[in-house]
Amino acid sequence: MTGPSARSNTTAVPPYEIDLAIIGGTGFYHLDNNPDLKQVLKFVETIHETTTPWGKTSSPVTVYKTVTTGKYIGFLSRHGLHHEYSPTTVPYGANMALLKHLKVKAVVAFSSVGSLKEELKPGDFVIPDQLIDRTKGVRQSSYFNETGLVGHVSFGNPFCKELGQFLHALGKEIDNHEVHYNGTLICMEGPQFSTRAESLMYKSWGSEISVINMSCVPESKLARELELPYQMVCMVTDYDSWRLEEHPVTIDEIKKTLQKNNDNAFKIVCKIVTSLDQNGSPEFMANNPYKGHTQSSISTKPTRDPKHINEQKIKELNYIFPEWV
Ligand SMILES: CSC[C@H]1O[C@H](OP(=O)(O)O)[C@H](O)[C@@H]1O
Ligand SMILES: Nc1ncnc2[nH]cnc12
Repeated sequence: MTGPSARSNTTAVPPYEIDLAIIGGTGFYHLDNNPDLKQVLKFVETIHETTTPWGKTSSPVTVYKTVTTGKYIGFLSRHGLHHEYSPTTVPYGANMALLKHLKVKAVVAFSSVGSLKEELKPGDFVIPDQLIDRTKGVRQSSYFNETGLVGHVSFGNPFCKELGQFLHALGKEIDNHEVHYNGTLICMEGPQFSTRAESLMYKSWGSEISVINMSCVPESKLARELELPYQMVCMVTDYDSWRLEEHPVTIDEIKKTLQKNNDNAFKIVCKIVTSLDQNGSPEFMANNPYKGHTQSSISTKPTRDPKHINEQKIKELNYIFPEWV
């Protein structure tokens, strides 16, 4: 699994490591043009060559540096710079592989979501601790597919608790803004929204059921295979389709809250950057709690029959797991 061959035509590694990656979702396509962020982050470069063994990413990665301690922050737009990729067609494998290749130490992923609870209002943020996968199996959700290796990573807690706590503490500091901690996110296939019956069914699953989106799977699963601390920050835009006295969710309704949510997302990013500069890297970034978990999750035995192994595909794993050499 050695040598540059597995990397030919793929992104070169820059001479620095990216400390934190931000993934922007619907309505959140860049980190530029925000006056507060300009005070704390300086533009470094845009990485345009983003071809990975799993294809091209949905957008370039824009790299910034924190002004005081020079930590590197990367930004990637999940749906593309002009929202060209639907939640089903986002190249999740390429996106997450590139972030790992750039040696990011944690991923904060923003997402617009529908609320499945009265008290989670449009404009509120939710930091979920659990996830229910309602995608339909059409999205590639493992880097081991077709390699001949079988890996079963632990995913009982799909988000990084320490990163979630870090974000919640920072989010709470924003005036006139509610950030709820914990709750279950449902990730549906889409791109069509849920029927009323589906929306009501999700609500009936219990009080932990909080919010719904279309993009946490396989992004979070791939992050876990890549041993990346990952937390989704859910920004509520609507009440989905369970309120029978109101019309079911429409995109026009969602658009009404996107700007306000984007402003608050910028505020959280500002607070993250300021915290990294003032307090240094939190423990989950300094000492990765998932390190080594994926390699030890591989069930395939060294006595495997070579005819079940795809050497080319295994070579490609070098792009994301260079330490396995
Ligand atoms: C435009 S509404 C549905 C769309 O919005 C969310 O996108 P993202 O998670 O990237 O912010 C949701 O997951 C759907 O993809
Ligand atoms: N109601 C909803 N369902 C799924 N994804 C969403 N993203 C924003 N609102 C949503």
